[in-house]
Amino acid sequence: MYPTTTNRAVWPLLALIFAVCLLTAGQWARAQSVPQEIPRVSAENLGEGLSLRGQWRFRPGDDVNWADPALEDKHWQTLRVPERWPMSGYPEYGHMGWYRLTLGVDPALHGTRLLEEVAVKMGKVLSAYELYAGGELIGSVGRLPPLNEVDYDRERVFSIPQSAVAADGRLVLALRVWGGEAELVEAWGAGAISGSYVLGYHRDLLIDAVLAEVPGLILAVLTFFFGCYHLYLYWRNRSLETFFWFGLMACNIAIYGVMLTQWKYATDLTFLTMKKIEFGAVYLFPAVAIQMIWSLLRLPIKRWLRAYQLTFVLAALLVVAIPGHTVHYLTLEWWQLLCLPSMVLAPWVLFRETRAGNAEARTVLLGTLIFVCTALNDMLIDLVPLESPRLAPLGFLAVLVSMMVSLANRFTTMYTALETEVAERTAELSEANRQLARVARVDHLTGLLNRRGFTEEAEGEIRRTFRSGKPFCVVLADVDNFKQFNDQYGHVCGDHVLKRTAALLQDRLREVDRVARWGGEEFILLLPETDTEGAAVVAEKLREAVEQNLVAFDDQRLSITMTFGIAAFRKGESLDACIARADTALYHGKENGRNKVMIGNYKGLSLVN
Ligand SMILES: Nc1nc2c(ncn2[C@@H]2O[C@H](COP(=O)(O)OP(=O)(O)OP(=O)(O)O)[C@@H](O)[C@H]2O)c(=O)[nH]1
Repeated sequence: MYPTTTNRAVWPLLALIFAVCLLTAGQWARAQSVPQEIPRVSAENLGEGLSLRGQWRFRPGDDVNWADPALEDKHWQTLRVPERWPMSGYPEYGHMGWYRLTLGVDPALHGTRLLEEVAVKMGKVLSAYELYAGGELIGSVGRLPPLNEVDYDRERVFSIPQSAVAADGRLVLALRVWGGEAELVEAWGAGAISGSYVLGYHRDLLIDAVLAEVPGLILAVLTFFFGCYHLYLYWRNRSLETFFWFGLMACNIAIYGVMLTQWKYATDLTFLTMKKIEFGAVYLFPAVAIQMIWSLLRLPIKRWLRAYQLTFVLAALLVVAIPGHTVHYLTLEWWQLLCLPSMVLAPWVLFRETRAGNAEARTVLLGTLIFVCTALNDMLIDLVPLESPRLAPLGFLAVLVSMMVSLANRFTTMYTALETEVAERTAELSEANRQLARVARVDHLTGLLNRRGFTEEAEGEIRRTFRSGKPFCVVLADVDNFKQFNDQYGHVCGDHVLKRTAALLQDRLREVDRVARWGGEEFILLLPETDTEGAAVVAEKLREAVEQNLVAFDDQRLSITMTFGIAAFRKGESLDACIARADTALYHGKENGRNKVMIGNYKGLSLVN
């Protein structure tokens, strides 16, 4: 999933997001310069989509007769669409108001089939409204007083009947608006507030409306899957705590993202439920984002910060649990104010960590700064209010991308560290194995090879004999009456005698010869490229050396003798068989009075001394 990533990869990505932000802002600036006068309706501008943004007539109050196309509205005030009503709204009129737009239809269009397909796409209106064309009701959103059903943010396309166009070519659109509950108007203003208002062909408008919502949906779905994938990774490996918080945050953003699109209306959820989900998700966001950033930076969460996070969790729970919309209008501003410290705190901590050399912090800092700019923009829209597009989705995207790159970087670093550690551990293990193998071949009392070590060496010698054809001999050497040393002077003395004897045998042999402790007081020699006569000379020399070399123990000087049994290896026999013959020779040496060298050969046994 995660490629090997360097932090450099994030810069072009974030620069791209920033460029998109700028482009959006540019588009908005262009949209501000829409002509005041809306041009005449012709086949050409219907095909392109005629923007209805611009000056409309407006009058607060309510009278169904104001839908009448013949009504004289010149004395009504002019109001730009889209533009927010003042925050206080028009309480004296029950926050009701009417917009009217008179369009001139090109005479060439009169009576043509084209007029049958004309429709109008409405942008976002706070809150419920009815739309009239030529005095006829052509559609509505929410319910007007006295039913008072709040429904905003919904963009819809309404067909305009041909009959709505008067004989003189005038088409009068009348929008009857209820600003919403008093708290809503007080907090957010009201009216036709944003989005595109377009006259065009029904089919084109529908296609445009769907296409405009596709990127948002794709982004939300991708974010959701991405979030779920990180939660799954955490589920598989509980040490990836940061992945868990990232996953949670991505799912949170995805849910909010879907609620920002028009696709939410395709569900069976009521408008209120959708708003509860949207507010719950966005109110919770700072708590999860703080958790994610702190976890990424491996910083402990202090008590005051935990309390700050809990405030957001509580706010999310409250806004979901308290029925109705009023809680949304009343809390949004407070929640935004509550967010302000986090918008300073998170970048500051990230900045501090960046300066301390944390590359992951640097990446997230950039994304967070973009997010803060977009969030401030959106706050100003609600607080001032400012006429500007909402940029929060881009901000969320910037945060997600930056965190994602940081996680990838973390993953790569972890992976590299793990690889290095595995290599070190493997080297240590190999060394330990080598030592173990060495220890396994050595007798720890005498330091000579043990039975296993000797067997390995002897098998190697057998292979060499087959290649070179040169003989080798095995000699078993046993300390005579060894038991008496143990019995008379104790085991320490016995051990001492064994060690001295081992050292003596080792010293007197050639470098190519091998001596091992076969068991107890018995030693075994391997004499390469040596026949029985040669082996007899070596064994006799050793016997004499042992006999002449008194071993000092405490005040004693102990006299030691050894008996030797020799066997030359015969091709075709096993090592065990050869050793057995040496053992028989040794046995006979002992039988013949000890301190002897006995050869076991073809002819039988022969005594050397
Ligand atoms: N101190 C000590 N004694 C050992 C060790 N291994 C074996 N022995 C003792 O060596 C003695 C061998 O005695 P025996 O098998 O009777 O052989 P011996 O006394 O040398 O007599 P012969 O071989 O017939 O000359 C036993 O008492 C064992 O307990 C050891 O590592 N240290």
